[in-house]
Parts: sequence; structure tokens; C-alpha cells
Amino acid sequence: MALTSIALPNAELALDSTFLSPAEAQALLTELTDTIPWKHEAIKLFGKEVLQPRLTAWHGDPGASYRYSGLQLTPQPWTPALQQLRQRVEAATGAQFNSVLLNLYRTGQDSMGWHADNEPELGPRPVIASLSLGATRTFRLKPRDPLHTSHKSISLELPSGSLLLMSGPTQQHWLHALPKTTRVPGPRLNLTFRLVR
Ligand SMILES: O=C(O)CCC(=O)C(=O)O
Ligand SMILES: [Fe+2]
Repeated sequence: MALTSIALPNAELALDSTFLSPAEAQALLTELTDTIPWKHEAIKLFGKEVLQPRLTAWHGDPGASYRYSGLQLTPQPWTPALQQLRQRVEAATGAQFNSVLLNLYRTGQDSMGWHADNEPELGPRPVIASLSLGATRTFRLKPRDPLHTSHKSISLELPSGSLLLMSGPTQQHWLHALPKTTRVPGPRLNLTFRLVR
């Protein structure tokens, strides 16, 4: 299959639900879960330190450092598996990436809150390629400025092996999140490939 665009005003979204075969996705899930040096980071929320509800890792080219919630993240080097994935994702999207943020949602209780990936180092129209492995989780998008749009939020199911491309004005006009679920679907690993300037 190929990337198929999803119509949404003031956004540019495309999804390939079968970018990797189920067997490839399962093998990668096992390899990355076991070999990536996962961290459980604290972030400051209203002046209070809290642990993020997920494990994370940041890999990339040496220059691709990233400022995020007051943390200066220096990337770990590409592993052979991540480097190979980067090349496949670049070939499929026609875009270039110099870093990848990995998120491991251990259970349905791990999650990510509403945000846009709009840090200045990503530039004005960031291209972000998001690869999902493991349990299918619901990815939600809602308008950033609900008072000036009649558009409702949308939900996308992201199955194992799927590739979601967010580009153009998406980060400027929309927020996204990965809510908790009680469906207890097992672990999910997500990789977002980014270009940091
Ligand atoms: O896990 C996902 O699908 C979303 C991850 C995400 O939004 C991010 O890493 O910025
Ligand atoms: Fe994001």
C-alpha cells in the first residue's frame, strides 16, 4: 500500500496502514523494546516534577539537539535498525529526517496529552513521519482554536506497521494526543521521525 491522504481543513495528513508487514512490525517491536536505552523522564507540570506516562528515547545525527520542556536533549547515535527504518521512511515520504523520538506506551494507561510539534527548531511547516508498532491505539486530532473553526476533533486508528505523515500547516492549526484506554491492548511503540534545524 501507499500513503493515502486524509482530508482535513488546514492540515496535510497521509496514512499508509500497511507500511510494514505484521511480521516485520512484530520483529521490530521486539528488537527495539529490548535494545533501545529507554528513559523514564520527569517533566515540570505547573512547577511540579512528574514522571511522563510513557518511556522515551531520542536518536539522531550529532547536531540534532532539541529543547523540550526545559530539557536540552542530545541525541543518541542511530542504531542499525533505526538507520534502516529512517531510509525506508525517507524513501516512502520523499522527506529527510535527522532524528527520531521514540515513545513506548507500556500499557493502555500510558498516554500523551494534547500538544503540537511546533518547537522553533522544527521550522514553520514541520514534516513528521510517525511509525506505529504493537497494539492499535487511537490517535486524536482537534483544532487548536476551537472558537474560530466549526471542525470537530477526529480519531485515527493506528495499527501495527502503519505510517502517518503530518506536514504542511498541520502543527500550526491542530493539536494531537494519544489518550489512555481501558481496552488493555498491550504495549505500543511509536517512532516520530523529524528534521531538526
Ligand atoms: O504515539 C503517537 O502516536 C504520538 C506521538 C507524538 O505525538 C509525539 O511523539 O510527538
Ligand atoms: Fe506529537
